[in-house]
Amino acid sequence: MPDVTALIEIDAVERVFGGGRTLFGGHKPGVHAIQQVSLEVRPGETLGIVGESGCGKSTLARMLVGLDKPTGGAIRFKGEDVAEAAQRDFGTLARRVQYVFQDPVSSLNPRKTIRAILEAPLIHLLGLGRSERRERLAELMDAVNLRPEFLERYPHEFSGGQAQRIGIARALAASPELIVLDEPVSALDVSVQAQVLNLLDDLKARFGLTYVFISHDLSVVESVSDRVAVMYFGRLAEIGPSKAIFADPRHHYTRLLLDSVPVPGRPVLAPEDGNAELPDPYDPPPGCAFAARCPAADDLCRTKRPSLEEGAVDKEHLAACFHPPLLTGEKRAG
Ligand SMILES: Nc1ncnc2c1ncn2[C@@H]1O[C@H](COP(=O)(O)OP(=O)(O)OP(=O)(O)O)[C@@H](O)[C@H]1O
Repeated sequence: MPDVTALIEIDAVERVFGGGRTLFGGHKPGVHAIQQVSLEVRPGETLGIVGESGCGKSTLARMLVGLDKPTGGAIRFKGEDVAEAAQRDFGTLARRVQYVFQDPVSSLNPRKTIRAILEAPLIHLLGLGRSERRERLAELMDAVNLRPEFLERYPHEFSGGQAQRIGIARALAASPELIVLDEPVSALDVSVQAQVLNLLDDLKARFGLTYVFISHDLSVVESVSDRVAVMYFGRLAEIGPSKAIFADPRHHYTRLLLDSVPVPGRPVLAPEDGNAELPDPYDPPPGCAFAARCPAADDLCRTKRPSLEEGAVDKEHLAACFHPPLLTGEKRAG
């Protein structure tokens, strides 16, 4: 039964790239980018999704907005299957769910003026006439704090921060309910990051938006999220209220991320940690994918995959861990 109280429901989603059968009927392995991910996005919240490069964040983001399709499970927006909705009529879905890309300048067509870029959704998604478009363009530029005369300029004339404001204005153009922000500030200087994050916060309140905020940068995710989902190797490692996750992580991977995040803007993992011990995505291990890097792993972890309930604190804070780190209270008691 779809959960219609959720804005988006991600239900046992899988995404395998490649794979299938060879010409001679043999089995070709595929990349398991997303495996059995289930979570919901609630109306009005900012759900942060964090994890290191390659853990499947972008794949999940693309499926949320209908740019890619799960190979298993389903994603529903207000109870409606997103992949089916995208196939039937992408425009209708795009009016409700929008995407902001990581690289602001290259996500804008270099041959088009800002006016043409922002008018496209007003024409194609909303079918607005000339005078309504003029009004809406003025509103959008004002909403993202850009001067109206910028409308006649081209993307290369803007700084990264300004270009990202235009990307945000384009996402806002059709008055969506949900915006998926895929690393929206990673390409920006730290000083500019704060301005764009503040702007996103204002817009959320002003237009009653819901955000899915994807980032490899834990300090950014902490500053914007109501709840946080931590992904590791295509699966959810932990999910819970932002405060609880940062104060009392229940997965050793989250712990590792927290321990390696002293400065804003720094990648979540020290380069020397590398990806050396990431399992083979063509052949996921039977147990916990983090076991090879985990200080608490034992034979159980290496052979059996923990469910999210295994390390749960309560029904809001779940962690896929057989031997979760102690809670603050437990530490004090010990
Ligand atoms: N089109 C594709 N074909 C084959 N494999 C893919 C494809 N897209 C993603 N993958 C693989 O799926 C896994 C998840 O990739 P994804 O880009 O979603 O991760 P990510 O967490 O967003 O990483 P990054 O932050 O580097 O973008 C990786 O192993 C990647 O190599």
